[in-house]
Amino acid sequence: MSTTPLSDLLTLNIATRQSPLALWQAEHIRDRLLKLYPELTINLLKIVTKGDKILDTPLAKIGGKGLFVKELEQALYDGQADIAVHSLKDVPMQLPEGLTLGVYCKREAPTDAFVSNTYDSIDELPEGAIVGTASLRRQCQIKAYRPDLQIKTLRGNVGTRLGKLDAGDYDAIILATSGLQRIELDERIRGELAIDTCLPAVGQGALAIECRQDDTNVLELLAPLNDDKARIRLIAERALNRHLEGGCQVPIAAYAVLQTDEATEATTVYDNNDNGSHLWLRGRVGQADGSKLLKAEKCIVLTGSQAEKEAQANQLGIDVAKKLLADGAGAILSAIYHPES
Ligand SMILES: NCc1[nH]cc(CCC(=O)O)c1CC(=O)O
Repeated sequence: MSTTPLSDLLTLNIATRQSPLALWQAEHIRDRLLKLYPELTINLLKIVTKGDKILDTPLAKIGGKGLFVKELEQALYDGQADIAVHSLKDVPMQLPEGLTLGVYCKREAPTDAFVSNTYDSIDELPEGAIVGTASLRRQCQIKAYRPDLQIKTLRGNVGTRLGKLDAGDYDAIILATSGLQRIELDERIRGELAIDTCLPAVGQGALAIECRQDDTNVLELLAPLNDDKARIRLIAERALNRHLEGGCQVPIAAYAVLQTDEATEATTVYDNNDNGSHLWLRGRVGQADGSKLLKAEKCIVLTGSQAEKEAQANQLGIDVAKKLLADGAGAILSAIYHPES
């Protein structure tokens, strides 16, 4: 692997999955880059990943991390592609040797959306109603909030999932708000789940760009797309998940905000303004049936340079993860990582 020669930088190849959401994301980054560098030629290299092929199994059972990114990373190694655009949520905590997340984009809505053709909110669902999701994180929090609801597995890309709702298989389904907004399906959102009801997944609502670590020309080209404040929040969330050895297919939730004061009471609205230097991280680990939902949080004041703040954010993630482990998160997670033992 090496730096893309400057002369080659007239062409940039983007590796992307082929789902409508993934294509939207890749095209969005392409368009932002073209605005900055009109003379650049940008190609999309469309790739099918393992996560796209196996559609009938809950993700946690397929095992292996990075189901949606491995083939894209291979294209970066091979030099077929220069960058890969990801939903950060899908990117494993430990990147392969030689690759880096050059860009964390400004965060969009981090929440989960309540989607139904009949009901306005989770509170309106009748007793025993069927809710579709394949996410253990959503499942354990919904069951903790409403133990009477039934969770039924729901896989496939966003369009497929909406089709299954429309076919009458579910009373409601839960999808990421940002995913629906990006592909202009926001009219399907009946409401956003409160942060406190369903703490988001690590990285939910943020795009990230992966590239070769030593590709300084490409890193320089990408730099204007990076958002330093989003990066701090996302580093904290990812450090928590990394310390718990989680991927995105585990019942782990974490959400960090930057705010102007110390407030740590549960809130029903999310703060996505990135004002202030207090970094507040909340984390949760739950039992799939909702019978246990561990919660931990900590708020720190960031000081110093961007690099120092990122190190403090990383340590915050580790500290909150340690609190969860002290409360018993290890037993819950190892039952998921090693179901046989
Ligand atoms: N695992 C699939 C996935 N990866 C990223 C998003 C949505 C966009 C985002 O969170 O950035 C989705 C769909 C969903 O969870 O509904």
